[in-house]
This record gives sequence, structure tokens and C-alpha cells, in this order.
Amino acid sequence: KGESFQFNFHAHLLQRHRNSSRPVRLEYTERVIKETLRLFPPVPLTGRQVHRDTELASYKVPAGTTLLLNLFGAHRDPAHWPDPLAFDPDRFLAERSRGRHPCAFLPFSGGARNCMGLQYAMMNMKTFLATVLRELRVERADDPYTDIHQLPLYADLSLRIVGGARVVFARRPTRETEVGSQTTS
Ligand code: HEM
Repeated sequence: KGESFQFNFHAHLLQRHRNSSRPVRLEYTERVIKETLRLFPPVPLTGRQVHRDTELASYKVPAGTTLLLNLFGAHRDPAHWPDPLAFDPDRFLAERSRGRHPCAFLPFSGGARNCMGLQYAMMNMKTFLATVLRELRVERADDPYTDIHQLPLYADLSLRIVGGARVVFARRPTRETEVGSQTTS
């Protein structure tokens, strides 16, 4: 468990870039982002009002009830995610996603009132990560946590790490020696 938490974004991304001779489509970057959104969904809860009397699992839910949807809990549910606390971006490979319940992963919620900024947010995170990691290495700061179980989280409007996410940015040697001359597409 400790090992999976001491995950190094930078090493994972670079390894994929180095091994690939095809144009970079940032597919692995996207899986890294999705896995991060799974374990740490910025919006851990959302709500829905029930419009008509409904039976949900074995519960009768009368019209007018407000239900809170535990997105955080769904994302860590071992029924949908084997070894749920391990950071494994390849869970989002097509072949490993087949048959997974469509509501097991809902960082942007779902349905007609889901997040309006979904596409923009994904594009923004991908571009930001790819740009920053070309120049900088991101390392853990001197925080005391070695295991995801120890990481103190709290949520107000959005999910946060108590005390913030402490990281150290270090300049990388040169772009050429690290990622060659690949271009993104
Ligand atoms: C990682 C970034 C983001 C996450 C995880 C996120 C997540 C969410 C979630 C969970 C909801 C609730 C939807 C529901 O209950 O069905 C929501 C709503 C919304 N989000 Fe985002 N969001 C993100 C970024 C953005 C951005 C960048 C924008 C705008 C550019 C945006 C605009 C909205 C709007 C307008 C709604 C309300 C939609 C409605 O009620 O019809 N979000 N978002």
C-alpha cells in the first residue's frame, strides 16, 4: 500500500513517452488524471431530488426526498475497483473498463445536470500537466505521510488534503535529454 501511494507522476509519464515512437496523444496522461480524480474527486458529494416515489435497493424513497450521492465512496468501492487504494492509471484502459458500472466513476457527476466544464477541465488538466512536467520535476515535500490511509482529507465545497498538498518543484536537466523531440498531438 505504501508503495502504491509513493507514486511518482513524473516517472510514470516519462516512461510512457520514452517507450513510444508514435505521436504523443497524452492517453496515459489522461489515465493518470482519471485515476487521480477517482481517488481524490474534487467534488466528493453531490445531490439529487427524487421526483417520484422510487424504490432504491431495498429502500422506499418518497418523492421530494433529497439524496446525497457519495461519489468519493463509489470511487473507492472494492465491488467496482479491485485494490481500490492502489494508484493504477491502467484501470482506465478500455480493456479493463469493459463491464464496469457506468456510475462507478463520476468525478463530474452524471445525467442531464452533470458538470458543464467537463471537457474543458480535462483538456486544461492534460495541457497543464504535459506543459509543466516538460520543465519541472514534481516531488513529495517533507510531509509525514507514507501511506494513502494516513492522508488526512476534508471536504467543504471541494475535497482537500488537510494542510494542502505539499510538493517540491525542481527544474529538469534539459527537455531534449528527458523526452527527446516528440511533439504532442
Ligand atoms: C476537475 C475539475 C472539475 C470537477 C471535478 C467538476 C465537478 C463537478 C460536479 C461533480 C458537478 C455537479 C454536477 C451534478 O451534480 O450533476 C459540477 C457542476 C458544474 N460544473 Fe464542474 N467540475 C470541474 C470543473 C469545472 C469547470 C472548469 C467548469 C467551467 C468552466 C465547471 C462548470 C460547472 C457547472 C456550470 C456546473 C453546474 C451544472 C448544472 O448544474 O447544470 N466545472 N462540476
